[in-house]
Amino acid sequence: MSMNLQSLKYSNTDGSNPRLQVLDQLVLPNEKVYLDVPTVQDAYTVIRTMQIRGAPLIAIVAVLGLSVDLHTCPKTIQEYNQMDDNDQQVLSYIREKMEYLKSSRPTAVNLSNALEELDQALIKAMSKKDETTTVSTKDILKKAVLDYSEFLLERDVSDNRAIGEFGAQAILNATKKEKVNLVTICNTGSLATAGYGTALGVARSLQQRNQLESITALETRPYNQGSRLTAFEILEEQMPGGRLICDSAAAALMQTKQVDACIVGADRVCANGDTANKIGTYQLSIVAAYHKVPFFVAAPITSLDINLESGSSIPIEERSSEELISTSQAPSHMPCWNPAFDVTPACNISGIITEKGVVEPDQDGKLNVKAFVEKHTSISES
Ligand SMILES: CSC[C@@H](O)[C@@H](O)C(=O)COP(=O)(O)O
Repeated sequence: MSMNLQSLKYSNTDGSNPRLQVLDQLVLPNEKVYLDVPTVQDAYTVIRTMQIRGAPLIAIVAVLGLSVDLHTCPKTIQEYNQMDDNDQQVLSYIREKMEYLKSSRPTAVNLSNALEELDQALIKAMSKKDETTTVSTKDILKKAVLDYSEFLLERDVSDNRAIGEFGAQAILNATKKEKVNLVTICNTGSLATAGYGTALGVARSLQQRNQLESITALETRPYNQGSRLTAFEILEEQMPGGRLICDSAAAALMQTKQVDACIVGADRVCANGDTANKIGTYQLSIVAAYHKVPFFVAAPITSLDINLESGSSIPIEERSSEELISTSQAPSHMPCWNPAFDVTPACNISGIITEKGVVEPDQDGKLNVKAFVEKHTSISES
């Protein structure tokens, strides 16, 4: 199976010369254009304008962008070199750039989780510095940013492969079928990650087992991540029974029994299992519940936010009226409400598929995401 669709290109020729290019998703599928991301400002812009998007990819591009900026941007290098080699001053300089990146898009928690993890890596690197070393704090922290960014890039693909395997099995168990018909929303494939994908990765794993009968993509208005990106990936990967429907055809699809399971991604999953994902996901979950079609969420553990008890506290990004108008035939001055995400309540979710296994409803029907995360993070820390 080809993995031609590279959401980004990253190289690091001599170990301290990182270079980042991202595929401009706004001009897909008509053009394949890679954009250079030489600074933190550029990383912020490609995320904010949705030239790149998808929860895992947003985090990866932000962190790689920070590393590139520190190592190769002339203005940053000059400022950095002029600073005293004072631990707190150097840390604050990097943290300021991290805060700026964090403000690019609010809903997906992967970005703030990655920045938090990076912050801990920086503190750890500084604490290891001993009195006799000749290496400066500046060099230590720069290297720590680079190491963490490369680790994040690699971890994403291996986590997605594991999600694919757990997800394929969970769907086969739930549907009790040899071959399944799936429906999905938004884009959760190679283009939303460093490779392979989350929800679309599950479809990919079923395809590899020859257990995918068909996959239907919702168009995903207003940004059309389904028709522009998922449709493109489905064709590129020659997924069986690949087709597109408009968002409002989802109920009819289930009423006419053309689908066995829904598989969607996530931007943030709360402690109780409530899940923020692309606008329209909640609606799809209601239709699935009505038709008793299993509804699965696939997401890496970095999309789980156990600090938020329930979905009502998830910040939902609202985008401009202009974005909705320019992708429709509405009069140019029409006022709009354009939320980019909605929250699917845990009660509509059959399971949350992660790289460490599946969070399934307990005997009271509750999704205990908090206990799952605590169990798996304590194992990986010990
Ligand atoms: C693996 S991507 C999971 C989600 O981030 C995805 O489904 C989604 O909602 C993306 O929204 P987007 O606004 O395109 O960044």
